[in-house]
Amino acid sequence: MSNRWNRFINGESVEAEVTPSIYRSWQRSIEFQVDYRLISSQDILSKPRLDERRASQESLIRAGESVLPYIFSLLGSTNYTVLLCDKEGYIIEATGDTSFMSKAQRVNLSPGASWREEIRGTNAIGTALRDNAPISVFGWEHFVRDNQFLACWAAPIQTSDGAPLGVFDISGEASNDREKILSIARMGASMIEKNLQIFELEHQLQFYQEGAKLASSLLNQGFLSIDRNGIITNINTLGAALLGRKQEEIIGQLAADIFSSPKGWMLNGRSLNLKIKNSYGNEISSHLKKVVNDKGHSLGAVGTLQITADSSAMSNNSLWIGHGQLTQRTLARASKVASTHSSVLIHGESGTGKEIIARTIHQLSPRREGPFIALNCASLSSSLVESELFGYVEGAFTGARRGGKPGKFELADKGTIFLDEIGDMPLNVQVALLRALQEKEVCRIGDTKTIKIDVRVIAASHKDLSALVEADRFRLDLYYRLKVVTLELPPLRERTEDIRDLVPYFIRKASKSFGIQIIGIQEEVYPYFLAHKWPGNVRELENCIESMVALAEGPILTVDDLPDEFKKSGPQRDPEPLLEQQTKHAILYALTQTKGKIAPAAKLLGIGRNTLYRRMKEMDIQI
Ligand SMILES: Nc1ncnc2c1ncn2[C@@H]1O[C@H](COP(=O)(O)OP(=O)(O)OP(=O)(O)O)[C@@H](O)[C@H]1O
Repeated sequence: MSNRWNRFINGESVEAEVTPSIYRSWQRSIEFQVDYRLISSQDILSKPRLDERRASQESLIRAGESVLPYIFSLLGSTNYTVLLCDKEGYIIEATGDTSFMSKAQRVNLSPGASWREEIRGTNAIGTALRDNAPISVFGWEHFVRDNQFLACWAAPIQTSDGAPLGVFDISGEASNDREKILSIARMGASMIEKNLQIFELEHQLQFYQEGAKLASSLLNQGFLSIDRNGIITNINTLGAALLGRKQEEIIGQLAADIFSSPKGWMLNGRSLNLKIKNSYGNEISSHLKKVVNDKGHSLGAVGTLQITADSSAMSNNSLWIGHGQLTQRTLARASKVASTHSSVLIHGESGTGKEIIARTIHQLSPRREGPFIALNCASLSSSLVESELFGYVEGAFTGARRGGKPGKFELADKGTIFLDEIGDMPLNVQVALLRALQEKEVCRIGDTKTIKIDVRVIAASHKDLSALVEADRFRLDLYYRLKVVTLELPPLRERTEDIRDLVPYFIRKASKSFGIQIIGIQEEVYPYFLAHKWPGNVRELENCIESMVALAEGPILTVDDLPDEFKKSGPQRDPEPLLEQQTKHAILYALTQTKGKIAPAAKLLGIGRNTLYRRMKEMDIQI
């Protein structure tokens, strides 16, 4: 047999007697000037270079990890080595029989060596790579003489497009059954190809999953995804915050356990709505859409999470927020008076909500379908107040609009007129107002005819009207006419319980108007609010929340978001316990009685001098 190789080397023509692929490879080996007498030491990697190469071929090695020992076990006889090579012919992994492997190592058939045809002439690894096809190279078919003790079977490992990625090789002594082993080599290559495809799919899946996570974290909306078994696979930070939970507490849970939806939930329709009440008392709804594969089978669902619009107090009929005792008493009074026709006089500091309670009365009254017209008497000059209230006809005064203008009274017909800062109304206008209230008719400035009006008057002032009456700045008869029912709005500092209702309400209001999703406030912020005196009352609180929402760093307002003045003045401290207070009073009383003399004070208190000194020190009492 080896005669053919000898004859080829000696230049004879043996083409008809040799397998074409082997013959072509022998010819190439000559062209590459491979020396058939030499075991080349070319292209053998040092250990660090081999490690580098192996690191760059990590997936190929991982794909072959289980295949190499499995194929070796199939070979039955121990006289083999199973090799994994990269696409440059470098052996990057080897397993097999140790005694055969050491024989193979003598001809460099071991990790680190490249078996490209260009260096080693015809061989299974190099020729399989060159032809991109499986091949057996048996004994004398090897171009280099010293390799002729080998029998090798190799199959290329290819991408799905057929491009070579490496070679799977089985080598043994040149005395084995050729055909059967070649098919085992092909099987090894194909198993590695399958593993590589699985890895690719895993990477793609991971990419999509991680990509979806990143994309959802960039959304300024709550995002949720559920797989087809109803398990929550992803929720973004905002979504978790909306639910008042941490992401890691939600991911992996059954949607049915988190939301109030039926157990064993499966998405049957194209979409699904889920609902839950979060720890802040908001109803959160999630609108999910089914994700389907190209055959229409459900893969799961994705959707957004948001605060249900009608769960917010804004949609309540009542415009008035606050559960504090004082506030509820005011509201009860307002609802009672709403059903009557009486005039109402509201008194309260600026920003306490006088206009809002006037609107509430209007809304609760039988006039709710009619207009609510507000006029701030303090913001207008004397002449303007009159024309604003009663209107004027064309030519009534210079600058009067063509065609005239109806007054607020006319506009408020069948509804309510709210006269804010009535204490600032000029006396002459007070006379006209009184007449209008008594006669239930108005006369436009410059006109002679009167217009019948059906208007309920609600007036408000932050000034003490009775004091103005005494100072002759407000007419007594008008005062009595207006104060049929009076409502006193306490300042916010006297009804701090309302802060807990107003804050979430203003957060929702500001978030909605700014389009920023702020879903709550840290408990730690409230003591700062409780310590504040709120000179601007509810308006000041609303402005404060607005600015916090506008500048907030995250979806929940924290102490860091507070305006500086709040941080400077600090939170409310727990009040001194009663017993402490009483002891302090007793000590102070005793000291006053004894004109600061310790011994008699201690005697009076029935305690020792040292105890009195100690208690005074503890309580920071100095004399
Ligand atoms: N109880 C409340 N519920 C909801 N919002 C309130 C409440 N009280 C006040 N507000 C809000 O506070 C702000 C000030 O309220 P409002 O204008 O009614 O006060 P006011 O007493 O009429 O003030 P001023 O005397 O300065 O006109 C408004 O934006 C209002 O919406």
